[in-house]
Amino acid sequence: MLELKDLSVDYGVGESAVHAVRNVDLTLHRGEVLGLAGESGSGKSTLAYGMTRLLAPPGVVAGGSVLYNAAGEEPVDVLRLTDAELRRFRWAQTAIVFQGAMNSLNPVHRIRTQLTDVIRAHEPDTRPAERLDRARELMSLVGIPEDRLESYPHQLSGGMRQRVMIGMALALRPQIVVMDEPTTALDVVMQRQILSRLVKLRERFDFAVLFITHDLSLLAEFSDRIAIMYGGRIVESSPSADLYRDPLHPYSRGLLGSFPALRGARRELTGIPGSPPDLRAMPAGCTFHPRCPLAFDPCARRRPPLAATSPARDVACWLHATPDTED
Ligand SMILES: Nc1ncnc2c1ncn2[C@@H]1O[C@H](COP(=O)(O)OP(=O)(O)OP(=O)(O)O)[C@@H](O)[C@H]1O
Repeated sequence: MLELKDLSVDYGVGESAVHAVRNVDLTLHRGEVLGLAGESGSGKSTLAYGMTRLLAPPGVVAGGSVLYNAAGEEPVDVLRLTDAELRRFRWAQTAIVFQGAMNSLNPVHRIRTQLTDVIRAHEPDTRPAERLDRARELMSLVGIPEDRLESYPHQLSGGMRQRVMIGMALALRPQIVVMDEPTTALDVVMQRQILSRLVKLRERFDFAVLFITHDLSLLAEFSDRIAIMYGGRIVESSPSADLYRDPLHPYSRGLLGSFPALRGARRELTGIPGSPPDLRAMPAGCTFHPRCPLAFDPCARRRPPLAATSPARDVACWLHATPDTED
């Protein structure tokens, strides 16, 4: 449905540019939940902003394409859409829920007005009664009693406000929903409730979800596939069950060992020594090698390519590739 090809995003230009996203290839299939994980600063949000053209200056897409394949239509490159086309693509085709989105509800308007306004702005031909019906349906989809439509944002709990935002994102039945740490500000129980509701909605409406978080245990439970980012690049991409059972990249292993599992046997938390790389002065070779417990001869010299180890799994690590593969 969405194919990112060789996408690179910088902040600033010239020698002082920060290369926040580097040569990312990533495919989001119809109806799937794809999780994107990585430490703070690995480039996850930049990727989400870059692919939806929401980057604010000094952010610039330095190269690549973002192909959107709507059913029965020619693929279009989102990075080359005109402003009018882009407006239709956002909301109608893609909806985005950002971290702390609940705080962007307008405090002086009732929830009803805010939900119906979204529908009116994009589908001006709908009648008021129809819009109100849709707003009611959205509230029940996200598990909030309909009478709360008459509430103002401050009369709802944080979890409810965040669910209203998810409802708003689904108002125009988008094909793709991008969630950038949408539940981080909420407690763990609320995060799980919202995610399991989203997964059920996805089964009903068949939209695809790109879910961004640094919490791998949440992703392992709710996503079909997981891509791991480090220093602006994807270092592993795998079905979530495989990644959880047998992470191939030492960074994925470290990340998994940094969060308590929500289910299963208790594991000791290990964490990852060191800190994320400085994007302006990346280490040579594999960018993870200075922190990697398994680094060996080629790692400091050559960057491993992201290569398939099986039809569904890709990893960028010399432990799983022959060092004579050209990058
Ligand atoms: N406006 C900016 N100017 C310069 N550098 C920036 C700017 N915004 C972000 N960056 C840098 O780009 C890199 C990627 O940031 P990004 O927010 O995409 O990471 P992230 O993985 O989403 O982190 P988090 O989990 O904390 O949101 C970081 O090193 C950050 O310092």
